[in-house]
Amino acid sequence: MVTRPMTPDELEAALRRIGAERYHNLHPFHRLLHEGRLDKGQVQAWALNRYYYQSRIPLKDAAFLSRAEDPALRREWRRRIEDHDGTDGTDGGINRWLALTDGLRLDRADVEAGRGILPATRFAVDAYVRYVRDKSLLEAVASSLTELFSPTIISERVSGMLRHYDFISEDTLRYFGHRMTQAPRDSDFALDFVKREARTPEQQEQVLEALRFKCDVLWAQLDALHHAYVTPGLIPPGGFRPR
Ligand SMILES: O=C(O)c1cc(C(=O)O)c2c(n1)C(=O)C(=O)c1cc(C(=O)O)[nH]c1-2
Repeated sequence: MVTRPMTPDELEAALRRIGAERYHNLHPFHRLLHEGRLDKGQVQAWALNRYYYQSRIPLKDAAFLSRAEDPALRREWRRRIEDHDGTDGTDGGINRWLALTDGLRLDRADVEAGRGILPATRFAVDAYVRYVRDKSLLEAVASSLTELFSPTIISERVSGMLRHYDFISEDTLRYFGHRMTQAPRDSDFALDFVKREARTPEQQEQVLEALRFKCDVLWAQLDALHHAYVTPGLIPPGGFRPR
């Protein structure tokens, strides 16, 4: 039997089905976070661990750029690094994430050094950086496609956290406001790219597998937080201990 390739729109529909089944908005830890059912220490643990993800995103995008031979593709992709690193050391997503960890009264030097992050945070995030470094450019672009689904979870998160936690303010959540425009711009580009470039059934399966992989990267981080800080509450040696 010869499998025919999917049309670009069929491929998009298959990608969206993966998001609907596996994106981290479905994880129980996110529900607890957004519904105000965590205490401050648990929210601190989330923000601390998530900083490690934020801090590695520019490294994975730099790994991507180092292999992209097309200047137009590099021009598009390098904006992602600027979004996170900023241009003068005062703006940028990493600084905005530090405003959140500052607001939660975490020590900045500890956050920046990754002191107390969970082993699984490190393993999952490092696996993402390696994936983008080692796989094809098509798979690397496809692995960023979780961002197609992030605006919905971000708006749920911001409204839920503002409503439920007195230690959270609009100012400390300002990171997310910027993502609401950056993420759709980035994911529109990535989606057009994979719809155009993934033409054979093999390439299309690689694209779908890349998105499943990335959903696992996000899910594994929340599993680890849930295991350490919710139930059974086993904080690994060296892990952050809320006061
Ligand atoms: O808050 C979220 O739920 C969420 C999800 C994702 C994602 O789906 O990968 C990203 C982000 N935020 C984010 O802030 C971000 O900078 C980001 C970069 C990437 C990527 O794969 O390049 N994903 C995400």
